[in-house]
Amino acid sequence: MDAEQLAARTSSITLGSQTPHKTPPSSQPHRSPPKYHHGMSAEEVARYLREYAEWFEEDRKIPPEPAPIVDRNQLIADQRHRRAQLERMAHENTRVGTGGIPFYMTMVGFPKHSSSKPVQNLHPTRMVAVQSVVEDTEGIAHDLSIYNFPSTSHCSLGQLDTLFSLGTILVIREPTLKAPTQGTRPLLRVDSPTDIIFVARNSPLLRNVKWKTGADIQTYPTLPRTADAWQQRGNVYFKSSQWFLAALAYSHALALDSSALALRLNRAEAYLRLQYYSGALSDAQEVLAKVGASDAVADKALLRLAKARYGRQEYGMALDSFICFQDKHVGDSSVDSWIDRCRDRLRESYIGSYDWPSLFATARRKIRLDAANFRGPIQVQSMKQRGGGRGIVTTRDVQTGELLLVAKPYVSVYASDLPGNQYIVTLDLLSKTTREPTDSLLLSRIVEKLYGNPDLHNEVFHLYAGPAYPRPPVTYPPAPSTTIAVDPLNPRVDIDIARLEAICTYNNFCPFRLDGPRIDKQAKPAGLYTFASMFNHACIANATWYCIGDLMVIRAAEPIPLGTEVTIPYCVEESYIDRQAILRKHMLDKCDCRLCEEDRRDGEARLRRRHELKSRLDADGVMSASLAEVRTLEQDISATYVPTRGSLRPLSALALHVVAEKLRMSGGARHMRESIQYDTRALECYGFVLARDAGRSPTGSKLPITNDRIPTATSFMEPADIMLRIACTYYMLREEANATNWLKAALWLTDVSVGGGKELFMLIHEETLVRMDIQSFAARVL
Ligand SMILES: C[S@@+](CC[C@H](N)C(=O)[O-])C[C@H]1O[C@@H](n2cnc3c(N)ncnc32)[C@H](O)[C@@H]1O
Repeated sequence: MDAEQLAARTSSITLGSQTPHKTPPSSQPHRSPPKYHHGMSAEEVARYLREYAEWFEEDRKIPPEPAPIVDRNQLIADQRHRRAQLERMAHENTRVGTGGIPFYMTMVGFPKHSSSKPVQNLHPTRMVAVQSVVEDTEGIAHDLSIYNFPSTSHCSLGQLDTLFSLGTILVIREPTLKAPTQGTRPLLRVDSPTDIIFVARNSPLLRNVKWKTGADIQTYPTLPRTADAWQQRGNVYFKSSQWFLAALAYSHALALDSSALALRLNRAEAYLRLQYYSGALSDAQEVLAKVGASDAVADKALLRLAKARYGRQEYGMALDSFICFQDKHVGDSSVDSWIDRCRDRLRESYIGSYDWPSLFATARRKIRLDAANFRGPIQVQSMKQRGGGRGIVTTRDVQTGELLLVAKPYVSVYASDLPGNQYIVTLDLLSKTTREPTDSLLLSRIVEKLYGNPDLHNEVFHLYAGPAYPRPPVTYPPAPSTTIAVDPLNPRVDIDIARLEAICTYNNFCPFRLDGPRIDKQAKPAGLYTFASMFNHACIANATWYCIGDLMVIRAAEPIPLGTEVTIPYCVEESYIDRQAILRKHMLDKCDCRLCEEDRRDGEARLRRRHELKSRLDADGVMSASLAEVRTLEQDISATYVPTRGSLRPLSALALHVVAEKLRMSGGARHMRESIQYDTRALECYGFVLARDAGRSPTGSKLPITNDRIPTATSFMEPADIMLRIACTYYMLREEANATNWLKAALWLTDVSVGGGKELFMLIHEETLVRMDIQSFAARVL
């Protein structure tokens, strides 16, 4: 970056002398924000957030005033103390505070206001954010919190020391001077890493800048001064897998010698490891443009370019580049597997042909799958009545089970990605709810992806961010933008964090995996799936979705005529009250689907009673209750549905299945037969139609259920389990023909929901089939 660019970039920033604020901040003391306590109930959190929002609005109206000056030495001493505590923890590998895992609270969903400061860094630590003390040219010091900075969410204090070395000069765009939630000192808060520019000490920008406390901070470490020295430092980081630090060091070197091709190649490789594909592609292209196509440097650049294209899901161009490399090196098989992978991805993305059993088996070992996106017969269309103004429609008539979308996440986070040594609670001022611990990491990872792939900005920022932001364009996805170079010293993309937080609130998925635990006790997963975010919600939807590993798969749940809106369920809770709570997190006040309409007609008192009874049904001890007790519970639940209402009663389905299980446990042929009756009623309550009631099923098959649509009041796994249970019971009663028919029903349901035929069916239900001792019977008769 030359002086002119930097000056342009920072034109809004005043460097140099500023009037220090020696006066006391205000004649009137301000009201402190309400206090949050760990362990608050959902209602208490909602109340706390309402109070906080009120306080925030009040606080925002206070006219600007000088921030109080805090004694610089005191700030440093406090920071040293915090740092020592963290070092002790890291050393002892134990916990501070109450004796449990350290707990931090962070808040999202509030507007960020802006001002600007050039600052010098004094001592980094990390809690939720990187925390440091900085001083400006006048020697005025503040605590500084840097949120969402790449590579810092799990890193060690040593790595922070390297990243924000003592004495580092930063230019910070749009820092927020934030009122403290604890104590009295305001702190500078930077939410976007792209608002931080690292300024070299010899930068022309600092030519007229005088630091009141002296140009160098005592103990300021000797940073490399030449491109070679920076490169060597970068190589050390690279060898120890510290990719971001390596890229930063190579960037420092390139700032001193921008024509060094080896440096650019090294940085491209570090970017590939970081999945900064835009940066890698840009560096590789620049090298190739300089060296032509002949030497070893060109070969390396070509390979890096091909891998970057693959990472960007540009499989056709990646394939061309790998083939180009292969043509230059006849007999070299090193890129064969890459070529195969490109061809597999092209097949997947063109015709939606996936090897589902293999993907499922792989996902059990490795959540993040190597697979391409596929878009079926659907497109985005303007829908004025929906929040955000868009939705998905079919582009032709579609059949039950047809593949509509397969999508890799933009970013996803699972419990296993969370650091084990801290617990972060994120409070969302927009939805007035607590978010999952995975949500704050999701935001950081989206920021990091944008940091290294700035050309993907619009893919995220054209998602709906709520009514407080301008309506997004009607068309989606946005046209691909050209590759943008990445320089960590001077990020080129603007990330509006408040808007990104809102986008996450409105578009976040909880991508449950078919291949993983049904309930992850530690934390629910969180994912941003950009194109899938175009689907609107209905509890009783005409499409279903699930994930294999991190791959989201959406299929038609019924025949959908051309031009019809396609909806998916954002949640599948049996209780109206639970569904409402989840939909509120998605910023949806009311759902107009058939199930919600019928539930609302049951009236509030019945809904509340049903909700209470559900907790009894969910309780761990329900299976140890007596048969009589569970029968009563089932009847009580049944009584919460108005008798005139149709058969769709999802909580009754659960209750009937519990009674069926209890009957089977008590043994005897009579109870076994009765259990089958209970389970078939349960299926009806989920929305299945028994073939015997429908006359012949439409296709004339022998299935005991009709097969024109998949009921979506619940995930297909619950009814599939019930069908397997019925099959198992018939098998025990030695009625193999009936058992086979119910196994076929479970196979049909699984196949139209998930695809993959018998092979995937046997994998998905392996544990259940083994537990019920019908695995080899199923393998034989299906
Ligand atoms: C993930 S977005 C769905 C796509 C969005 N309609 C758009 O234009 O980008 C979720 C938001 O869409 C709106 N939405 C989803 N389902 C809806 C429904 N059934 N009725 C009205 N608005 C809905 C709500 O504003 C919700 O917060």
